[in-house]
Amino acid sequence: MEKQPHIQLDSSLKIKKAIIVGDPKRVSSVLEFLDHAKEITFNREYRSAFGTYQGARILVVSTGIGAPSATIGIEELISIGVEEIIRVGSCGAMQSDFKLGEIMVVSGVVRDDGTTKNYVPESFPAIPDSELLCAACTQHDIAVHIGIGRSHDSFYNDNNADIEAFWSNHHVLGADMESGALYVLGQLRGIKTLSILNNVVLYQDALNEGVNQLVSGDDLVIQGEKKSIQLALNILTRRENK
Ligand SMILES: O=P(O)(O)O[C@H]1O[C@H](CO)[C@@H](O)[C@H]1O
Ligand SMILES: O=c1cc[nH]c(=O)[nH]1
Repeated sequence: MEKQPHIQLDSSLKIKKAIIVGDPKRVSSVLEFLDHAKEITFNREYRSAFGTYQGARILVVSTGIGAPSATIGIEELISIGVEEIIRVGSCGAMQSDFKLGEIMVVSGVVRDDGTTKNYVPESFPAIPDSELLCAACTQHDIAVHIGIGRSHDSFYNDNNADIEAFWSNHHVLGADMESGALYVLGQLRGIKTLSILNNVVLYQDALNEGVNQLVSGDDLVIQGEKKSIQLALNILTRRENK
């Protein structure tokens, strides 16, 4: 099989479980948890590597920022035979009791992105795989919030505060840019998906400050990233699938 044009991987890898992250640097953070870690390739925003966790082979791929590059990466992963994808991402809080470095398991997504509208009307739900969601709920050693996310396309909207207030009043817990695309593709293509997000911005705090904390290695958000990676690996290697 030819290599996929963007991720530059092919089906000879024979790996069915993947973690996707936005930031290519986060691939290294995931590799710290894996045995026999090996970098594969880095094309555009798609940095890939694999390793094993408790004997299971895990692929790790970055997808960059936003639904367009995420859907390209996810489609190409499906084409090479990946059947389970967990996103380990960052988000901004949409509720004041969602603190920095706390983890959100996304139970459904408000589809405020443009990409998935090209696939299916907005009335189609963006929901995770129920088995992966249930597996997340039984990982009692890692505390999580479970709630609705909002995936958007515009980080620096002039009316962001109003938009966020609206969705906050509708009990949305956190915002990112790719979970909706992952869930829509998961349902349309018949693969298992889940999104786990580390909160890097307190509700109504400055977006850029929060994201800077992640980049500069603020302790709380780095601990949150580690927890989200551990949770994803626990779910991918849950007993039923070993
Ligand atoms: O940290 P990642 O996984 O990239 O996720 C979040 O961070 C980026 C914005 O800073 C967007 O991609 C958003 O979804
Ligand atoms: O507030 C935030 C923080 C990270 N990513 C987002 O999409 N929004």
